[in-house]
Amino acid sequence: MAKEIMLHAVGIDKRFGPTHAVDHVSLDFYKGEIHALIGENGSGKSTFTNMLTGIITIGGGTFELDGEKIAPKNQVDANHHGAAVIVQEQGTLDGLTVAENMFLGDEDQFMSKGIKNTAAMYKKAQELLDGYGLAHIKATDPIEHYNFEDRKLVEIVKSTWFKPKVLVVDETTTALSQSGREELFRVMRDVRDDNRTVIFISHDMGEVLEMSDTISILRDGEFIKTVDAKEVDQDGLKTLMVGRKMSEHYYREDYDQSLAGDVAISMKDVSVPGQLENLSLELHKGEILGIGGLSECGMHEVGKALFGASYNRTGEVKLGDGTPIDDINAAIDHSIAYASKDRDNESLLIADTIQDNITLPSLRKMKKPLSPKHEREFAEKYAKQMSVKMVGVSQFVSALSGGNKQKVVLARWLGAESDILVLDSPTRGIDIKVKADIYNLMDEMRKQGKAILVISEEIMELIGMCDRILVMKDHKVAGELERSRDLTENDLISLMV
Ligand SMILES: Nc1ncnc2c1ncn2[C@@H]1O[C@H](COP(=O)(O)OP(=O)(O)OP(=O)(O)O)[C@@H](O)[C@H]1O
Repeated sequence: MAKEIMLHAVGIDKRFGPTHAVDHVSLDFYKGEIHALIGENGSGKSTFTNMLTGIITIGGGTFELDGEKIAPKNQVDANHHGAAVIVQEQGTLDGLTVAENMFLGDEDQFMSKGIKNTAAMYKKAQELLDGYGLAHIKATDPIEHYNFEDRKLVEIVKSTWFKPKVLVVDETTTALSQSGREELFRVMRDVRDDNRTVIFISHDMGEVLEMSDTISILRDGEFIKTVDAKEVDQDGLKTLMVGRKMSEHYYREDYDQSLAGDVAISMKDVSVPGQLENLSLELHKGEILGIGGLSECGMHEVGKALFGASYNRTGEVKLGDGTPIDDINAAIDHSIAYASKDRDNESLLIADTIQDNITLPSLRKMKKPLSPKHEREFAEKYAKQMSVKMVGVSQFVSALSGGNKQKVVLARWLGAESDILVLDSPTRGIDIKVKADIYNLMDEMRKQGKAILVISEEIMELIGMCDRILVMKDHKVAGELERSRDLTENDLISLMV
């Protein structure tokens, strides 16, 4: 049977000042396919799909969705035309309940004679959540009661319950744990099996090959090629993305743990209600310590606790010399760096410039203020070291692509010459080239005697980079694994579940 076109994109174009983010891209997406869109950070993937889903306006060209020309004014308008998106960052709004978030812009269905039937809205929302296997999320709860992952799961329901013709999944998987990913993949397959279309953006080439039927590559805003997923392998895709062959190794290759020295920071009997129970750990200088686990295990709170950012914490967090770390100021003053999983809300000053974001903790520590010129040069140095794709350091962080925002977070802590780095999901949304750079950087820092804690949902990242891995379950440490050639994903998974 001949394939039918679902989305016909012709000459799609967008400029942001001097940046030609999407350069006359023409592409067809078919019914009944998962079509991956891949490319390095800043190659234009989100800009392309954001135009389709009404997040930004179309700069040029046309989208024809199932025979109808569309130019959505906003996300709700796009939904009404059959285009939906699960975004890379936080896509739900504080101050609203779970159900209000799910039906934002679609409340009319619950209106009768000018009155909103709130009970009916909550009932339908809960039925949908239950139907997606998410009964632990309550429709009537304020959305901010839930963590980043649960909010993403709500967003999956929000974007799919009305059966959109095309669903964009923008680098969502790295925000989810294993079970969340499986849920998302199930939803994606359902859309495909229903003869609709998924546009899947991901930096994980294994996942792209496993899930997609078709793969299109963008490079610097330009369309490069569309390939059949069955006819390519990971190396072929990497070469197409980067425009040259990539080197094979990625992770650390040594199995030498002799660098680990004195304790840099420790936690003793730390509890945070609902998150951590009597957790103790020691992080040493010259060591990369990994923390893994399933979504609700509490691992993300460990990062917050070490950075003095936990609310209602009991127990002790202290440096090797006994200095207590009980708040964020103490953490920054003692050279602790923290990159949160929730980048936009917890790591970046999103309404400020790249320069302000990079210099923030360093300026605090300098004895004399820097001249404006030196401040700019300082920011430029570290932005360059992290290869942030930008027009200049005076650009607002909000204008950067997701992966480039993460590079700014890392550039900040590189500039601050932190001794202890607490990195939650450090490579979330990062492309393969920069991922390799980050792993190299972590290894370099380890060799310089820095202490690094990596909290990650990526099991292979933990196995590949860490000297020791603590696996958490039910807010406690379920087991500890030493770096070894023989460590497998299953060794970790069996401790998690
Ligand atoms: N609002 C904006 N203002 C200015 N420039 C922008 C804006 N949004 C995106 N850009 C720029 O457009 C280019 C393409 O960004 P886009 O977010 O589409 O990339 P991407 O391929 O989705 O990257 P990533 O994998 O990092 O998410 C980048 O250079 C980015 O800095």
